[in-house]
Amino acid sequence: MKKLLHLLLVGIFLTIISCKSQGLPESEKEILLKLIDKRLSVAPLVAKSKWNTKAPIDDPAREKVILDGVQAKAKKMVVDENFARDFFQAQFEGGKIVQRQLHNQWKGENQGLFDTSPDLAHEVRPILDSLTPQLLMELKKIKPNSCDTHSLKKLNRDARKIINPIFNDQVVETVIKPIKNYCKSH
Ligand SMILES: C=C(O[C@@H]1C=C(C(=O)O)C=C[C@H]1O)C(=O)O
Repeated sequence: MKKLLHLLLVGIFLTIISCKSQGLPESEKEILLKLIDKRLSVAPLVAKSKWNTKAPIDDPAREKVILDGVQAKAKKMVVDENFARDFFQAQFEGGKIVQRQLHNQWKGENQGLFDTSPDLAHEVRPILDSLTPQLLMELKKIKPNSCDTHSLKKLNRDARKIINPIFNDQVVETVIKPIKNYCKSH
């Protein structure tokens, strides 16, 4: 009888543990989503700077430099390199959606040049660069094949709660898609 009770307790314990490891751990997910939000929050500064200098929103050369750096860092940190590249490409896309929305809005408002705007190379890009290693550290904590339908839905809800409402659903969906893909199946 005692042995049976013991087995039952072990069973319950194992069930709890396996349920808890399903999907992304709560606190780590929150840190990652906050970092994603922080990176997105730089996009309006980029947009303002490019509006004043008339620089194109898309800068594929800059993206390649970041992605190559990301891949090298991912390798050193033992983070899946394809996942890391996909993740950062999605962050660029999300940021560019925000930039395009703002430029369209400013065009519609006949906005002239802003009196002041941040310097892209010296003030804005360093903020983005400082977030790269922090984001990679969080990506390392995500386990492939660990998300079921429930945890993926929860990720959508949490992302919408944590990421600033000034960024629309298209932006949020874009930036979290690689996490879902990696967590779902690998
Ligand atoms: C942010 C910029 O705009 C775009 C988005 C990038 C990014 O999110 O890191 C990089 C290059 C550009 O395609 C930029 O030019 O720095």
